[in-house]
Amino acid sequence: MIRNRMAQKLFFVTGNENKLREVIQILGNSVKLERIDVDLPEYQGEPDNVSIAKCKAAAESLKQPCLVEDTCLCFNALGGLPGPYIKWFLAQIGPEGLHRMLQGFDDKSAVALCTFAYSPGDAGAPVTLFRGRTRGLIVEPRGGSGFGWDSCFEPEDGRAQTYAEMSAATKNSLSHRARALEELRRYFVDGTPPPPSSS
Ligand SMILES: O=c1nc[nH]c2c1ncn2[C@H]1C[C@H](O)[C@@H](COP(=O)(O)OP(=O)(O)OP(=O)(O)O)O1
Ligand SMILES: [Mg+2]
Repeated sequence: MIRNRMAQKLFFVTGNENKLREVIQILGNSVKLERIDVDLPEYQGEPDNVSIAKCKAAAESLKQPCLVEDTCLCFNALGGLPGPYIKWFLAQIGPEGLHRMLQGFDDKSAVALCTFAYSPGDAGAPVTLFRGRTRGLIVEPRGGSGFGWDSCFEPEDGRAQTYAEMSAATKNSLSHRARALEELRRYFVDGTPPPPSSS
């Protein structure tokens, strides 16, 4: 078991203040991060590869231990799309439009997927992934808290509330991000490697 992976400063590279707030709420003092706002490219492809490419770009620019996060919203009726492209769909059509996208489908189920990717910062060093998934339904938007597509995502174990109808504490108890951060905390604090691909 490898302990004390936190000897060096760890940079969390994100342009998203809402993500950052949730990461701090969830991790507390267990893993210390320093936020750095570098505008990284939005890559295309499978979620794991998007996160790895994003992390390598961050490591290349910082040359320091760094962490990035990529969030996907995958509609089962659409074979996993919008997936990593959710940012652009959300920007163009909003949560209401995301709900309307599934109008012609009986299957309204979706998976929120969060992938953190860690690089020790050396060129060519392998990237470690920490994944978290929350299953749910795409619904007509409800609720005023949260951010992004929170108002149209109703997690299956969320007492029929959308993320945007929950308190931050409730969202953080079952969210895709919290589940990924549990893997990350186990790695950095307990020395437990993440599973190859959690489902
Ligand atoms: O818990 C969430 N609840 C609702 N919406 C969310 C959540 N987490 C990310 N989102 C949104 C933000 C962005 O529209 C897209 C992911 O895109 P993604 O590239 O990962 O995020 P980003 O570009 O805002 O920040 P970053 O600089 O870390 O890449 O889904
Ligand atoms: Mg991004």
